[in-house]
Amino acid sequence: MKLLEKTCRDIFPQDSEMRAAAKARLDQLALPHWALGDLMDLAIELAGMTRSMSPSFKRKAVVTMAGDHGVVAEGVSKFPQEVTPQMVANFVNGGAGINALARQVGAEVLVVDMGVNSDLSALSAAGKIIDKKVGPGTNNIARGPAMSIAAARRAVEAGIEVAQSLREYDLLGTGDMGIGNTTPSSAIAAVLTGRPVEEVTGRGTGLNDEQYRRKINVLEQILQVNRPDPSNGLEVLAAIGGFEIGGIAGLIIGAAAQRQPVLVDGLISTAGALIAYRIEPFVRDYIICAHRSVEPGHKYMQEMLGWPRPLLDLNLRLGEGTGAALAMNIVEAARAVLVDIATFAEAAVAQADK
Ligand SMILES: Cc1cc2ncn([C@H]3O[C@H](COP(=O)(O)O)[C@@H](O)[C@H]3O)c2cc1C
Ligand SMILES: O=C(O)c1cccnc1
Repeated sequence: MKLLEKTCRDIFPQDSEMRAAAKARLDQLALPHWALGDLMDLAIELAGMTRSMSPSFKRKAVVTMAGDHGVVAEGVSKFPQEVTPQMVANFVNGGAGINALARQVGAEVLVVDMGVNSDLSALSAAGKIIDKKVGPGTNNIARGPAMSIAAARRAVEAGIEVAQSLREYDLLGTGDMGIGNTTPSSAIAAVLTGRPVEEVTGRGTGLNDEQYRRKINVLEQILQVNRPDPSNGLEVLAAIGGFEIGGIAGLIIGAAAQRQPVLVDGLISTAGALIAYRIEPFVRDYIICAHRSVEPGHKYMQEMLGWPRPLLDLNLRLGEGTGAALAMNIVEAARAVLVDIATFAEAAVAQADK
C-alpha cells in the first residue's frame, strides 16, 4: 500500500471518552459555568485529539513549506518570484515574521523546500532546510494543470514524511512561502466551496485596484482551463494547486495519523487543509483553525472545516505560519484551563444556589 493510503488508514476520530471526561471536569471548575468560553471548548478538543486529560505542549514546531508558482507570469502578485528564495534565507537567518512569533511562543521553525524555483541545495546540505523539492515551481495554471497527478501525490507524501520526522513534537503549526500562492489558494477555495471567484479572491501582498481586477480575470481563466473533480483532492491539487500546498496537506494528514493537534494558518495553509480534508475527512478532528486572514475566501474555507470562528482575528495577511505560531499561546492557555484550575470541590468553593 502507498504511503498516503497507509497513513489515512491510521487516522481515527477524536477519543469520545476523553472528550466526555474533559467536559465533566471543566463543568466542575470553580468559576461561573463555562466562563472561560472558547478556551474550554478548545480544551475538550485537545483532550480528544491527544487522548489525554493532561496534555503537554512542550515541543512545538511551525513547518513553513516553500514553493513557486508558474502563474506569476500572469502578473498576479505585487512581488517578483526571487522573493521566495530570499525569504527562505531570511527564515534560516531568523529574521522573518515567523521567526519572531515562533520564538515568542517557544516553537521551532522548520523550513521545507517543496518546489522553490531556485537551487537551495547549499542550505539543505548544511541542514538548514529540509529538501523535499518536487520540481522547480508549478506550471502556469492559467494555461493548464499545475502538475501531474504523480507530482501531486509526491508533494502530499513528502508532507507526510515531514510529519513522521516530527513524531516527537506535541503541537504543530503549518506555514507557507511562495510568491503568487494566494492565486492557487483562491482557485482551490472557489472549486471546493463552490463560491464565485470575486468572493474568494483578495489582494494578496497588496495589489492595487487594477491589479486586483486582473487577478480576478486570471482566476476566472484558471477555472475555465482546469476543471478538476471537486471530490478528488489529489486531482484538485494537481490541476490548480502548488507544491507547498500539497506539502501542507500531507503534513496535516501525517499529524492526524499521529494524533498531533495541528494549527492551520492563513489562506494558503487552509487551502492545504481543504485538500487534506477532501482526501481524508477525519483529518478535521485534528485541525485547529488558528486565525481569520484578511483574504475574503478564508472565512468560507474555515466554515467547511467546522471552524466558523477561528481562535484569533487580528487582520493578519502574511502567512509563513505567523497566525499558527500566535495561536500556540491560546492552545497553551486552553491546556492550563484543563490542567491547572481547581474544581469547586478541590478549592472548597460553594456552588451556585440553583
Ligand atoms: C517579503 C514577503 C514576505 C512574505 N512572507 C509571506 N508572504 C506571503 O505572500 C505571498 C502570497 O501573496 P501573493 O499571492 O500576493 O504573492 C506568499 O509568499 C505568502 O507566504 C510574503 C510576501 C512577501 C512579499
Ligand atoms: O492569509 C494568508 O496567510 C496570506 C494572505 C496574503 C498573503 N500571504 C498570506
